[in-house]
Amino acid sequence: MSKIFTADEVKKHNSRRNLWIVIRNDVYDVSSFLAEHPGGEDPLLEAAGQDATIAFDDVGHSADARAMLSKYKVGSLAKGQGCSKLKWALIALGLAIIIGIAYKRYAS
Ligand code: HEM
Repeated sequence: MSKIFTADEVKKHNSRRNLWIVIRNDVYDVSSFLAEHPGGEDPLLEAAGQDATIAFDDVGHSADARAMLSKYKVGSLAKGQGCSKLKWALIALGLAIIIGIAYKRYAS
């Protein structure tokens, strides 16, 4: 069974020697991959201890790159702790819809 980590636990692994990132709710230890990454060290260092799903997808990584992920997987993120940008975007959308409905009722 895969290990479950909280976002706070992942955050602690944010140095060159101890570098974890999250991609689609899975936690990866990329410390040993840092020097080998074809995209250089900087993108990984910037994402250290954080959710790198959007950055990883933005690059348009090849199928080979995506297949390499499993080699570095150390576990998964606890439920409800995934990409916070996506979570806040959904909350904002939900609020906008509620306000829209309330305004329509009030205005008619
Ligand atoms: C375990 C995680 C990762 C793996 C296995 C990985 C693997 C690779 C590979 C194999 C390439 C060569 C191009 C390709 O095959 O797509 C690449 C390029 C690159 N990666 Fe990653 N990568 C990882 C994480 C990341 C993250 C988190 C970022 C950004 C925050 C990133 C940014 C880049 C960039 C900027 C390039 C160069 C793209 C280019 O030159 O066109 N990578 N990566």
